Amino acid sequence: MTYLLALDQGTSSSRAIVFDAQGRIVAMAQREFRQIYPQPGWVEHDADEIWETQLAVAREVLSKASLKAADVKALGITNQRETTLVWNRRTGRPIHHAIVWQDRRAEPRCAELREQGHGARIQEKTGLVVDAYFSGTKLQWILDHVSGAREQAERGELAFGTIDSWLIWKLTNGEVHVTDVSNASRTMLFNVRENRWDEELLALLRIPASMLPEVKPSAHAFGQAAPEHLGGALVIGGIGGDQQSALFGQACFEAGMAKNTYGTGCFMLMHTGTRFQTSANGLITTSAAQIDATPRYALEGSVFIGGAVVQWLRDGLNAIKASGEVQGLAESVPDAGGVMFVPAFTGLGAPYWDAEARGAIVGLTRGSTVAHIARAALESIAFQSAALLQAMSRDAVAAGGAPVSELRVDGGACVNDLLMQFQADLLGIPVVRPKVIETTALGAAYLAGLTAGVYGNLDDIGRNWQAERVFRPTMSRDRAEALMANWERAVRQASAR
Ligand SMILES: Nc1ncnc2c1ncn2[C@@H]1O[C@H](COP(=O)(O)OP(=O)(O)O)[C@@H](O)[C@H]1O
Ligand SMILES: O=P(O)(O)OC[C@H](O)CO
Repeated sequence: MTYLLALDQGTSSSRAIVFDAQGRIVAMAQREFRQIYPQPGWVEHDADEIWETQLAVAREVLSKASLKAADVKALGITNQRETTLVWNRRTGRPIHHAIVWQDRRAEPRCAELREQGHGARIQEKTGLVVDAYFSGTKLQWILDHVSGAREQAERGELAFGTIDSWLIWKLTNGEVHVTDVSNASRTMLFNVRENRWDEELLALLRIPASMLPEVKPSAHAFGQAAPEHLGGALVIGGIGGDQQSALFGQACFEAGMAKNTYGTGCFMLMHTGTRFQTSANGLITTSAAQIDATPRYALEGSVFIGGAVVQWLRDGLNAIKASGEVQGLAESVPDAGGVMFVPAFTGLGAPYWDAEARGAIVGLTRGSTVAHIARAALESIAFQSAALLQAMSRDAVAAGGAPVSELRVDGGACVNDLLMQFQADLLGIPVVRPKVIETTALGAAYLAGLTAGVYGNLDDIGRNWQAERVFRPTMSRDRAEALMANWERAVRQASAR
């Protein structure tokens, strides 16, 4: 048998999964770690905890599968993106906690960049909108605020990395300092058209180039994990930022193919092939996983509150005891009875980009019950995702392509059949749930498998992808369009503009 090991370093937990060559799960292990909130709007992780939990689950999964390192062909890494770490090259010690992608502390610097008119040029080079979400201004914050950091950085003593770089540095005992294009494209320092760090952006954010990891394609022999970590040496053959890795794991390799991950938030990506395209509809452009020297791109949009609205029903409203109960409650009524729920708890992400919007439940009548609210909450996940897909289709058509014709889904909340059916109804296209919904880890395993020669090409991987269930639209387009119009009206009510 052929086995591949994927390390999936997420925002709230470190996971490790062993897959067979057909992409089936053999064993899985998971461990949560601490979220550190030093101030409102700040979120940090302890890089040592990330490493320790990741190493522990990697060892645990091998033991669960009764495998030794020598039984595994290659190792792939996928990770929470944008999260920013700086460490000392000589001692290997981080100089600060990792600043997590959700952290907003760099917003004042981003506002300054926008006011100075750098936005268009940055988007042209990086595909990104200027936002504290990305690594660049987080890294600048560390250099400006940690005592002595800038001087050390200028002397070449410090290394910057996203979490993939950190894990590989640890796995190789400080021998290898690398990242892949999909992670680099989230830093706001990387020119995604030319596949290189951008000197002009480095100068703008005062980042010494000596800190940066070397950037490689996502399928590449990055180095070898030293034998003491996993009981034997293991080739690190793949790296992918988690959302691009999921796009790869869903076998979306061609322009127009799209996936949506329904987790705490939702992340929708549509491949645009080898064409770099900026969005006219509020999306960002990102590097997709790259298996050779040719750049590949995707359009991406994110919903901040996806499955998290179900957590709010549970913890904020006490409407349910466990997330799984939401479907039963929502199904106890035939529809939301005109109730619209806009879960703008932390503003609205793409395509609205309204940081000041706040949550709203509108359309309440005396007949409204908690079941209607639960149903509206669930539907809000689909409405927000539908707005993203519409934006993507408009961008695809503007570039001479076709609208998206099928949506592949994954993530914790995609188990909800009611939600998936409503999603298909709103979109008017099939929503397809694959047999393996651990597509993030699977993408990393596939990338590693390509490097190790387990797969000869993308077709070998595409053949593994299998649908578990297809949700076909049953609602009339008139009704779906009327619902979308109601949603947009509710969004305007939640907006502070
Ligand atoms: N049956 C369900 N229906 C709707 N949402 C659910 C259901 N089960 C779990 N969820 C939601 O899915 C999310 C967890 O998905 P997961 O992919 O594990 O998230 P993440 O990777 O962001 O931590 C939670 O926000 C939870 O509320
Ligand atoms: O760790 P996740 O699954 O919440 O994903 C985080 C994303 O990569 C942030 O861009």
